[in-house]
Amino acid sequence: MSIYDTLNPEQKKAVLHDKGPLLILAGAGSGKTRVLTYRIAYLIEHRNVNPWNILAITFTNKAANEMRERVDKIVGAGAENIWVSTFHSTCVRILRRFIDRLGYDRNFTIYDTDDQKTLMRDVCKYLDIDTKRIPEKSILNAISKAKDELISPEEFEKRAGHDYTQRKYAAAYMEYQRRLKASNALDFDDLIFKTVELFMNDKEALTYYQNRFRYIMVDEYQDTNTAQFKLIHLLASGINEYGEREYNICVVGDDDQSIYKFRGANIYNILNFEQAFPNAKVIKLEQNYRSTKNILNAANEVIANNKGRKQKTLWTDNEEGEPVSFTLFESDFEEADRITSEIKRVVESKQASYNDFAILYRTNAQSRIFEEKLVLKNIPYKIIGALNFYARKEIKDILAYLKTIVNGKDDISVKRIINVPRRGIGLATIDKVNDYAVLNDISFYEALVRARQIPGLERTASKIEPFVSLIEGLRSSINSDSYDLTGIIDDILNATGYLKELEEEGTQEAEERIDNIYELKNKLVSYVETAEIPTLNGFLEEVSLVSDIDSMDESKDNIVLMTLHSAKGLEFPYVYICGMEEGTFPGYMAINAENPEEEIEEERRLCYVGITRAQKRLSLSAAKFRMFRGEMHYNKPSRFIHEIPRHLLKITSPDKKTVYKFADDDFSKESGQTSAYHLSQTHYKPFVTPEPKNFGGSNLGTIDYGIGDTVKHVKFGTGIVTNIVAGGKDYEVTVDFPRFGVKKLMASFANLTKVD
Ligand SMILES: Nc1ncnc2c1ncn2[C@@H]1O[C@H](COP(=O)(O)OP(=O)(O)OP(=O)(O)O)[C@@H](O)[C@H]1O
Ligand SMILES: [Mg+2]
Repeated sequence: MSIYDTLNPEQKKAVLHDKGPLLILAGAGSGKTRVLTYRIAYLIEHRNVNPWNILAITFTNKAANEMRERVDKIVGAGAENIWVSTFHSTCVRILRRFIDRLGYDRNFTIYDTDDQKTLMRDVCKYLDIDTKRIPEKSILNAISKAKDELISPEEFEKRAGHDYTQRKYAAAYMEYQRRLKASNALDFDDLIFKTVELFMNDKEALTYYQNRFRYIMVDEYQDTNTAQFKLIHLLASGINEYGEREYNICVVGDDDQSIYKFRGANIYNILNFEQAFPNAKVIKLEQNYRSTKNILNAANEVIANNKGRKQKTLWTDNEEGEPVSFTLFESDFEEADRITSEIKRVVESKQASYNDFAILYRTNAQSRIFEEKLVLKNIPYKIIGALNFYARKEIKDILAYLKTIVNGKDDISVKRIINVPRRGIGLATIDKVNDYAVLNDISFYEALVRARQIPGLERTASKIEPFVSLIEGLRSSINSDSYDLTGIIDDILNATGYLKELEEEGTQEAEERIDNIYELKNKLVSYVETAEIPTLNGFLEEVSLVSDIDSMDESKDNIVLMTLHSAKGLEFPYVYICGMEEGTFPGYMAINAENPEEEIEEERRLCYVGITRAQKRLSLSAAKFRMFRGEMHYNKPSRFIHEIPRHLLKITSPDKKTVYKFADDDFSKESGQTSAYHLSQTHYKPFVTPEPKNFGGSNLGTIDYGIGDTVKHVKFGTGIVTNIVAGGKDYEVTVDFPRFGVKKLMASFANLTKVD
């Protein structure tokens, strides 16, 4: 029996489909991702397709790795040549090869949200835009939306007509793009936009990739935007050796799981697939393999309330399972407390392990209370999307040095570090350099190189010169063949005096900054160890493309907590969806939107995504009282709970002793207005958890060591753990290293390993 015999007839049809466009449109858990994976394996194994000719696009890097591993298991050698990656990583690779044809250097920098904001602030200043009236963020949003729709600055201006505000936006977009290009930098949306631009303008580059990617697969197709669609359409329109367009494109998606409209996802990409790709074959998968009957029925009932959808019937052969449970808690604190206790009880009774559980919520902010409870109860957990290491000042500083070394045109990075550590270069000097750069149409860094020629800088030029020679020195080191890339961070720290300044500061905060920088070095070391050809640019790229979900590690036994958005495509035996209240989920923004029907439908799809993550047991909950933006709110249970027929729901009281009786009022279904109202805090006292302090034990969070254990650190060697404290988002582990003294480290980045 071959592995393909495990597929049902429709899945098999999709896997064995020969050539030409194929759309697999199917509900959650019906094996779409599995079909894509098997199809890749099948093409290699049975159709002699060269792995090199396959491009598979997934939604996260993590999903890409999983897909590659699975194919690897099936076909053995060769799978490493399949190009499996996200849209963004795909585009970076293409642009690194060909972007010079658009007038950029190949060593371009990728700007993150923070860099974008800094740049936009400069743009607004330059254009005299009153950011109180038109906030930078709203301009950036408009630009992002335009890029998703492939609208260029020129086109944007045309469309703005005589509208004053729109003209301001257009001017900002134009200037923002001009500066990005001058900085040899691309923002995230540019990665796709510029690749499309490249392909539209450069036949040779397009043909190269059309010939290379003879088979294209796209997972989670429902969340592609217009620019992404154009990209794959271009790639899939190659002409084969017989002069035909084969359109060997296979996409899988579920219109009911489209949850990224706010990021430009265009549902028409699915609905119009058959028009866009002539002779497309459409296969529907209707059997769900993931969930119990009760869970699947609940999902079907909820999503049936959406009007604008393709009718689908999803059924399962799986057992009926337990009813879906719904619990109405008094407060968000009680909700977190009870749920975490319940999970602990199940795990301690050996019915499941922690990594069988996921807690899902609508917004990241909801994770905090859970985290407090988990820490208090010594339950190992991992929060996806909560800790932003790369947003820390010291990390951004060091990265800015690295970026400057790679790409001197990156003005934002150069300006960030020109006076860090302090070199006596003040704002007045920076302004003069900047003016000179603008006037002469050169980069800020090039202007620094010519400091002596800048009028009014005769005296400060002597302060600028050492900076320039520092960068030049570092640049020539990394270009020498014998240079060990892992030493670059130390070289920066020493040459700039950055380390010395922090050491002299002597505060605990400075200590932590030093430690964080060394964690960045750890990341660099492991990058150098694993990359095929390690380069500084490659490292920066890896850092800028990490997504939160990539850090999830199933091999670790911890509960995962994440937003419903992050959970797309994943599955867990036990799922908790909390905060199912009007105003929380659906959120108040959707309820009060200009077009609430549409927004509520998007929230409902998100609910459908959430419910269908569960395999065995689904627990829904709401809290009557929830703290929101510092105020206590009373909320009614979500309309989505109301949409699940009562016979599928087991409504329990928090203490599980009596079945909770709803007052009819608890489920009033008025839509279009929020039912939340304020209660002053004196009316209601939540039960407050004491601040977590010091913890020992060997089973804390994602770490497997406790106080008194010996651990190993890449830089500091072995030491003894003397303290572990739960911080806001991570554990702070104090370790006494015989050679380096006592260090406080962030657990999630220190990569400490227990030594037996
Ligand atoms: N023919 C099959 N036999 C047994 N198990 C299957 C079969 N097809 C799929 N599965 C299993 O069902 C689960 C769901 O499959 P998969 O993740 O591919 O679904 P999906 O349609 O991609 O879901 P989602 O819409 O959530 O992305 C997986 O555990 C998968 O291994
Ligand atoms: Mg999937």
